[in-house]
Amino acid sequence: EKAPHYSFVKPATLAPPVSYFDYIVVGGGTAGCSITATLSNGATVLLLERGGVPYGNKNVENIGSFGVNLADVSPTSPSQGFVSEDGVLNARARVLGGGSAINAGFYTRAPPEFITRVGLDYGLVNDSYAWVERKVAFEPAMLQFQTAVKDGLLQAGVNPYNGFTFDHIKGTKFGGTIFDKNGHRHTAADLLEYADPVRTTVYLFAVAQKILFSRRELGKPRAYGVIFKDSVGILHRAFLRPGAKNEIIVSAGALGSPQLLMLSGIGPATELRFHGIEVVVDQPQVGQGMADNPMNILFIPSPIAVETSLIQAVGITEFDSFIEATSGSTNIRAFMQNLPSAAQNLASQTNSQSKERPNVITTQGDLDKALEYMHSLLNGTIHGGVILEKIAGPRSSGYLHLSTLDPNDNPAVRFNYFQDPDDLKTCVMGMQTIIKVIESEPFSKFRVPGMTIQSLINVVVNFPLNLRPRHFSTALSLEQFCIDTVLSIWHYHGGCQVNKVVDKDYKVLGAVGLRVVDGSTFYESPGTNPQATVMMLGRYVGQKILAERR
Ligand SMILES: Cc1cc2nc3c(=O)[nH]c(=O)nc-3n(C[C@H](O)[C@H](O)[C@H](O)COP(=O)(O)OP(=O)(O)OC[C@H]3O[C@@H](n4cnc5c(N)ncnc54)[C@H](O)[C@@H]3O)c2cc1C
Repeated sequence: EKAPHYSFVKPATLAPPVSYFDYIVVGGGTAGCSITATLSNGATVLLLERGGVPYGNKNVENIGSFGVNLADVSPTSPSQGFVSEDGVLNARARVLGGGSAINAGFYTRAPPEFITRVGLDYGLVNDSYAWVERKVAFEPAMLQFQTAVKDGLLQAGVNPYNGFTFDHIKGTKFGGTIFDKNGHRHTAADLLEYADPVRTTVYLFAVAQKILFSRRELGKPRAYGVIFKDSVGILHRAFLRPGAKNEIIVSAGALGSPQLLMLSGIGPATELRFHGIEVVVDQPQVGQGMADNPMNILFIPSPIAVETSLIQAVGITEFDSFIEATSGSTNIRAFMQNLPSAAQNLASQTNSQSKERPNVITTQGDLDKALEYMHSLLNGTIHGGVILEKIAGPRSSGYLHLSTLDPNDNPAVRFNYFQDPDDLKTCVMGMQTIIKVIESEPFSKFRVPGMTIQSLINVVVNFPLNLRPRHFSTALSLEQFCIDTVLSIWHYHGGCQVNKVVDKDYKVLGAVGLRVVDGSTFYESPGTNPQATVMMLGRYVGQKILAERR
């Protein structure tokens, strides 16, 4: 069947009270769609997704609406905002296709060293990437702003030029995108075109409440079903059909997967007992190793109009900072207008999060001043772009805790940006490279005459881009700039890491019939951007599971 006309995608209100499948996948996101489509070619599969479809939603589908989509904080938005305990605004997906339906679209494979470190089979990895790329990866248009960034990166010494490629290679390149030549987004939900329509069932607005476990098998509890709630609050039960090979696969993302395991009784016993959850497996590592690659930016107002672009040109430096760019007024304007609602978000979360918050900007006075400044800038037409850097890894990490017992709520999460001094060094070198790009000759046509690098730094320092305090030295020292103006590039991962929460086959340690397959299993964000590898992983593990089944 062709997207969006899937006969097997239905609202959960149509689900029977009880149903049976060979596999139940929780989370119809970037990994979840991929693994569901794969498994359905050998077994019956139920996919539970808490959001709706990406199709027909202009905010999701149109490249110019990336910022608008993130700015939508309504309860039905495909993007659910959260603020980490670090005082940094963030977002997680709530829609079929998951992060691939709200992200910036950049598509790139992981480097071979990542595949080696994770212990995957190269042949199957390459086949799985190719399977994904046949549906959702495109070559971008590469217009003038992105071309100037590419040329500027080369002048800044990020060599050689590697042309257009999906591969992660040191130097400068144009990468792939999930936006087609018309600026229309394709998401992991399109991978369901590969699904067997007879053996696949997808329920939307189906929020998994908990995984059910039966008596112990070889001393371990066996997962046998999932309770999920539909949009009118009715509970349904889905059970695994009899069969030793049948399984539940959790693909609810780096926030959702550790959250659901904990709500189901797999997690640190003390935390579970604190919330009154019966302990099924005492697993202290659930929710640990949460990491988010810090993003730092310079915003460059341009005297001339620029194309609307998300990420295309990328510099992969020797020191593991990745330089990327985005341009066009609609995304930048919407991104900045997002800030008042983000502040409200913060206020509503403050009471519900369990851990103390660091010194974030909390006074209304601070916020009002910052917003006034932002509005004064927004009054003029903004042409321009953003050059950003993301650091590899990162080395710094934190944790996730339940804030409530409602799976719809965001858990409390802390990433401890720049706790590791090497992360900070990398950020500073990345910022120095960005400055070289802006000062390069190919970029000169996008510089407002007389606007110095210091004034570009001051713009960022004065924006309420996050809720962290500013210091006297924020605009004077790149170290302090990195720490104080840090943003998320939304590549957060961890919480159910391999060899800590799951084994190398992604099976949950201490339980039977349960795997986690998504970004929560990573120790590092793969390549410059992770979505290609997350989709690949869904296909990869799905193929392995079917091979074991035969
Ligand atoms: C704004 C933004 C920009 C980004 N830009 C890029 C980019 O340009 N390139 C790139 O490669 N990566 C990018 N990323 C990162 C990338 O999109 C994510 O790393 C990736 O999508 C994560 O995939 P996942 O399968 O782990 O989780 P997700 O795709 O988030 O999937 C999890 C799914 O589970 C569902 N779910 C959660 N809990 C439940 C529950 N209890 N019951 C039912 N369903 C549930 C969610 O609704 C969601 O659909 C970006 C991310 C964001 C948010």
